[in-house]
Amino acid sequence: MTARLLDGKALAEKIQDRLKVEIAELQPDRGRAPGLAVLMVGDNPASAAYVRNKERACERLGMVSFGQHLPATATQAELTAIIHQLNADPNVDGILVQLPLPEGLDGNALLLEIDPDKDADGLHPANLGRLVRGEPCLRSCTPAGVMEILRDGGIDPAGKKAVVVGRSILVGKPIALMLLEANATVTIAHSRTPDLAAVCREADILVAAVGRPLMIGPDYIKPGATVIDVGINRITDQTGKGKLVGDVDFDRLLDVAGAITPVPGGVGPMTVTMLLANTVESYRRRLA
Ligand SMILES: NC(=O)c1ccc[n+]([C@@H]2O[C@H](COP(=O)([O-])OP(=O)(O)OC[C@H]3O[C@@H](n4cnc5c(N)ncnc54)[C@H](OP(=O)(O)O)[C@@H]3O)[C@@H](O)[C@H]2O)c1
Ligand SMILES: Nc1nc(=O)c2c([nH]1)NC[C@@H]1CN(c3ccc(C(=O)N[C@@H](CCC(=O)O)C(=O)O)cc3)CN21
Ligand SMILES: [Mg+2]
Repeated sequence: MTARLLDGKALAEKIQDRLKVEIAELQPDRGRAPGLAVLMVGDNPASAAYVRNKERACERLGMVSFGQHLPATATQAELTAIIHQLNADPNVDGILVQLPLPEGLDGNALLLEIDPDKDADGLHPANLGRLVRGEPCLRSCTPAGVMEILRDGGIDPAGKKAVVVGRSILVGKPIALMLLEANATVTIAHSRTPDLAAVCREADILVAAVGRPLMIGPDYIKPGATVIDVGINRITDQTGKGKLVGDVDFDRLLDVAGAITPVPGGVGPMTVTMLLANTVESYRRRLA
């Protein structure tokens, strides 16, 4: 058996094509393009890949991206002032603060300052609270992208057992909530979970959001399970070349899993796409 490939990149392109048409239709009424502001502080390799891809996609769709790259020495007060400025800027529909922030800066405090209606990342407590309550809101991009990949792949979580490895606010927790909403029976595993491989082997749908290169091997997989790899890790291969890998040992899972996302080309491109979709949604609402 060879696992079916869940092609996040192709799905992302399809959704972005639709967004491009939607933007072109809305723009004459609005008199401006949708605007996305990205605040990046210091240097983080996973963030850098994300920023690059967002800027490229914004351009492709006819959106304006307002990038702000600050040195790691930026202060909490400076960042707060920038957020307030973006909240007040009528050309900005979406605001995203790249996480993690450098040592000494308080990301949670900063997220609180973002206008919840411009919170394209869905990380403000108002949006996370609505997600918990099952109400409409701007939803975290990576989890929303995972749900789209499952839907597009014809994989209905209802009645299935899902295991999410990782419990971050950015990824693990909101994915678990969305799978629950889709009627899966959900387990959240983390660094204190004993016998992780046995817990994962129970899963019909396994989501890895850990940040440990190739950690999930064949012994973690129930034959035929769906495997979603959220991890983005930069490693150096035997020849000394830099390479992007997930948390899942993709090559060794191919003849065990039923369906699997690759890295690159899986969840990453869908995260970018859901961010753009959230920004367009906020643009549509702001000017309706
Ligand atoms: N593809 C995308 O679009 C996308 C988006 C966001 C993030 N990412 C990537 O996804 C990964 C996770 O990101 P994150 O922000 O969620 O990271 P994070 O905040 O560091 O959270 C990692 C989680 O994994 C758990 N963990 C760590 N080591 C473990 C182990 N040995 N066994 C079981 N659980 C373990 C941690 O458990 P504790 O809570 O107990 O510490 C924590 O809950 C990273 O590689 C990141 O770059 C990708
Ligand atoms: N506030 C915030 N929200 C996020 O979603 C987020 C952060 N911060 N910080 C960094 C992580 C990592 N994220 C990523 C990382 C990579 C891609 C991405 O586009 N990956 C592509 C290509 C990578 C490449 O080859 O350069 C992929 O195919 O996986 C997307 C989101 C999103 N993440
Ligand atoms: Mg990916």
